[in-house]
This record gives sequence, structure tokens and C-alpha cells, in this order.
Amino acid sequence: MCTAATYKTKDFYFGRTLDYEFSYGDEVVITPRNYPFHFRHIDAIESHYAMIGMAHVVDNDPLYYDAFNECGLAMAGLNFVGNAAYYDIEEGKDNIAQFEFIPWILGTCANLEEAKTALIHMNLTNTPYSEQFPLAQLHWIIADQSGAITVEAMEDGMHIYENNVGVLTNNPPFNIQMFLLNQYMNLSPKQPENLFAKDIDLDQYSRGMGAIGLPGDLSSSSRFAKVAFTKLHSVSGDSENESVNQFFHILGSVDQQRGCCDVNGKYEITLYTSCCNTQKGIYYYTTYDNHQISAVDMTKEDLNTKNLICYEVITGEHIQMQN
Ligand SMILES: C[C@H](CCC(=O)NCCS(=O)(=O)O)[C@H]1CC[C@H]2[C@@H]3CC[C@@H]4C[C@H](O)CC[C@]4(C)[C@H]3C[C@H](O)[C@]12C
Repeated sequence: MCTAATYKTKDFYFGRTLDYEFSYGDEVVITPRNYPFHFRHIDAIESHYAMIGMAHVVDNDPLYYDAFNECGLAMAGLNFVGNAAYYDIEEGKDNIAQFEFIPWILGTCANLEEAKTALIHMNLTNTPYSEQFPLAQLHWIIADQSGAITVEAMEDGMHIYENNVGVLTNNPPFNIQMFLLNQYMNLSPKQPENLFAKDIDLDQYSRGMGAIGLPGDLSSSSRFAKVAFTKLHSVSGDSENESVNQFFHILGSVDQQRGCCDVNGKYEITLYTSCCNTQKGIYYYTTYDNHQISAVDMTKEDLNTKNLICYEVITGEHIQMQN
């Protein structure tokens, strides 16, 4: 499972958790402006917007899971197993292989409006990266400070939804996730009133009772409701540290602890959590075994170059001893 969310204070933040039972080998990867992107079905793009994100690099190809570009446009792919479908090549369209989707959008679009326009002529193809990396079944969130959309390629066609909560998890399809939120309209951060029965004396014996009924399990529909509630009620200062801190708390509401999600004897855990300041070009992250926030600042690199700039993920707890 995975969860993605957006958050706005003074700047616009975007991030995700990546939950799985093993890691593909992830790195924080900056693709500078002159790295040539070779696509399977369209012409190479020699120069484009620079981007930074989490990727698995194979043969010098950055296979991004989530990233944002130097203009502040962000995008993440999350599992959509059983619902995702990609298509055969179609003449007259921009045929983009599924694993090329993030580089293509972030390389060529400056904002969400441009991304929406690009999607009109795009055909997301079922071309696998290689035998070793068959087609992942994904759906995507694309966002900038103006808003967010969800992109779901399914058997019955491409669905593009306005994503007004700025949240994405996994199954079921996004329109159903939104419908399911109807169930929770009564939940509130405020204490409830007794509407149950006037004649019975009910006591507010604890704080936080207004949100009783908000799910706490790890299913994707439950995480959708949990993180949406958390994000939509989030309050923080708008300095960088306060915003980043709050962002990690938002995604922390759907953190997966080893042992609680059994996948045939292996355990799905939150391998990493990211938080991008899309305006300042900084990619912050924590990993399952390193709670300390680490960060890579894209603006500190020479972005007019040709070679990928890769930072190994920092692992292991860094505990600040006080005596
Ligand atoms: C496993 C992850 C999703 C985690 C998730 O959502 N877990 C919920 C399980 S559940 O849905 O709840 O059951 C996804 C998210 C992004 C993916 C990579 C995208 C690039 C590339 C695409 C190629 O086609 C295949 C290889 C490739 C490296 C992909 C590997 C893997 O697929 C990644 C890491």
C-alpha cells in the first residue's frame, strides 16, 4: 500500500509513503536538464525541465516512483492492482510507456494545466521496461499549488479526476474512494453532542471522541479516509520546519509497522516517506529504519548537465544522545 498527499502552507508540499514487503533499491535521483530522455515510441527529448525524486536506476534510466520538477509540478505512482490497464500503441497519439509517464510529464509540463493538456493526446502503452521489470499496475496523482488530479488507465478507458482532497492511496478506483468519504461526513475534531438519545445521559469521557469511527486499519480505503481527515484538519505554522514537520505527521497517520500487514509470511512496511517542497526544490525523506529527516536540494546542483545525480538513501537510526 502507499499513500500520497499534498499540503499547502506558504509553499506547496507533496509526498508519499511507499509501503511494500521489499525494496527495489531506491535512490534520490536528480535528472538534470540535459540528460537525454530516450522514449520507446516517441522522439528523444534532449533538454527538458530538471526533476528530483525517488527512483530505481537501471542502465542509467531513472524509473521514478515519485518526483517533482523545477517548476513545482509533482507526480507519484501508486499501486492499482487489478484495475490498471494500459493500451496498445495508437497512431497519431503520444505513445508513452507506463514507466516513462513521470519523466515525460515532469520533463515537459510546467504546471497542472499543461499536464492536463498533455494527457489529451497521450496514450499510455503496455510496453514493459524489460523482462526483469514487467508492467507495474499503477495509478497516479499529479499536483501543483493550484490543485491535483488522479489519472487512472483502466479497461474502459483513461479516467482523469479532479482530486480535491489532494490524497491518493490504492484500490478501489478514485471515484469510489471519494464516494466512501460520504460515510464519514459526521466526523469532526470537535467533541460530539449527544444526538444518540436525549433520555440517556452520555458522557464525553475522553478527548477526540468526535472522530470515533475514523478507520485505523491499513486497507487502502481506510487509509484514504484517515489521511484525508488528518490532512484536511491539519494546522501548522508556515515556516519550512513547521510545514515539513506537520507533513510527516500527516503521512505518519497511515504509517505501516512491521508485523501488521502479512503478505504470505513477509510484512509490508512503510519503506520510506517523502516530503517535497516543490517550490524550494528540496526532497525530504525518512525511511523505516531512519526516523531522522534527510534531504537533497536540487537547486544546489548544476542542473544544466547531462548525467543523473544520485544520492544513496541514508539508513539506520541517528539517535541524539543527551548524556
Ligand atoms: C511497489 C510500488 C508500489 C507499492 C504499493 O503501492 N504497494 C501496495 C500494495 S497493494 O496495492 O496494497 O497490494 C511501486 C510504485 C512505483 C513502482 C515502480 C515504478 C517504476 C518502474 C515501473 C516498471 O513497470 C516496473 C518497475 C518499476 C521500478 C516499479 C516497481 C514497483 O512496482 C513500484 C516501486
